[in-house]
Amino acid sequence: MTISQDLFTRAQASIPGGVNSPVRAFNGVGGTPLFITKAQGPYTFDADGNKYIDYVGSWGPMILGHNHPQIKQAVLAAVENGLSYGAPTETEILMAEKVKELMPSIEKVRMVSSGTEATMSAIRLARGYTGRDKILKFEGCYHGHADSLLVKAGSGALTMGVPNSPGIPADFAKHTLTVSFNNLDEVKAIFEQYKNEIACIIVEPVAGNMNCIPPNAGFLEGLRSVCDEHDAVLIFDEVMTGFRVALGGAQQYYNITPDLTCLGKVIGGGMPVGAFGGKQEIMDYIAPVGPVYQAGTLSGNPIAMAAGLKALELLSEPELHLQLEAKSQALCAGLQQAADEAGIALTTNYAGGMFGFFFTNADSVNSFQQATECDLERFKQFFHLMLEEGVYLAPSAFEAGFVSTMHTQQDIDHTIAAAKRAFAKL
Ligand SMILES: Cc1ncc(COP(=O)(O)O)c(C=O)c1O
Ligand SMILES: N[C@H](C=O)CCC(=O)O
Repeated sequence: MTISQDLFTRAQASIPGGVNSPVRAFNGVGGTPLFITKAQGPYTFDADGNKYIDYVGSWGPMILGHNHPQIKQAVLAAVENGLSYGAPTETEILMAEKVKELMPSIEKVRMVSSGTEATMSAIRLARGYTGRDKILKFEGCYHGHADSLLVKAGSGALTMGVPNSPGIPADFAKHTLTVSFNNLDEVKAIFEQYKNEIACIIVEPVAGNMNCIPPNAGFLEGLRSVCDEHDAVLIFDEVMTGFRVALGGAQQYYNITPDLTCLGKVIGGGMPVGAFGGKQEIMDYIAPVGPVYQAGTLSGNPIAMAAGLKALELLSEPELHLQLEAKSQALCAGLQQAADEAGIALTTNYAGGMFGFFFTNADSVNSFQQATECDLERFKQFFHLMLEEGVYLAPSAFEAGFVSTMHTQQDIDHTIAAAKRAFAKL
């Protein structure tokens, strides 16, 4: 028995499923989750002493690689002054100013402690601002686990087969409308059907929770127009894409201005953080200025702000995001070529520092339906073969992969060589 297997058995006795977030349990691929003891640069190390090239990156925030020395230093310096005050600090202002500078659509921003809190609060704000109850999301998009948003959700919910979770009253879920990602006709039709009833559209501008699916040309522009036409709020959930797809997020990459933006893990540099922000007129509906209540004891936590602020400073280096995208491109091109040579049907997608690959005969994958029709058995086999090769991919076919600035050409070459050997065994 490996140490990870032993720890997993122990964990299951006192933690539901042995994990504190379902997708970590390897339900999507079978087998035992790795218990991690440390992570450095592009690598993670498990309890059995194995080293892996890591493309999970703590599910996205580790754009600069694990345990970046300057972020670590910022955290250590902040710790000297206490762990939490529950009162305002100057670092929160610096963080807000930095976020506004990098994402000009954000005129005011409120810090929270997770991506879930950010999307939940943004939805409440959109409802309060418009006075409407219904919201529109896309099948397979995941926006955290708030009740309104766990409807036809992606990520772990899709992997576990519970995209509509029990525990959410039907009377509540009926206010969440869903249509297909990348299908503008369905969006227009549902706005006609529910005239003056829809408060907002919330969208992952690059879907990263049903594998990686970039928006079709014109899709995000279309969402902007529909929201303008119907006085609805356009919310970009950039928890995954923010500061990763481009420094200014997907909104910069695709040049679309949302009304509200949700941010997450990246602005904590690995600490538990989220934020939502946008047009001042809408944000001023939030308490204490406005009537929509939203709060958090640990919001703006000084350690998390110090880590996040340093991360955003480091991410602001010129050319960094072009280099990140070049790594995604090189990885996808290498995987594609290796699969073609082995006669394995594979398609890849990438946007900035996020990527995905699909075992399918389709030339391209741009819908939830296509993503769910891919060969999941093949994915599982490939995942485990890559793990044996020392490459740690997301343990689900419905998650994006992430590169970091610390992944070297050698790491990418190693990954492609490992994939060649794995494809030969499929
Ligand atoms: C796009 C998106 N939105 C929201 C969330 C929720 O964030 P958190 O897990 O920090 O609550 C996630 C990830 O979990 C995500 O990928
Ligand atoms: N896809 C999720 C976040 O982006 C995975 C993280 C989790 O739910 O634990």
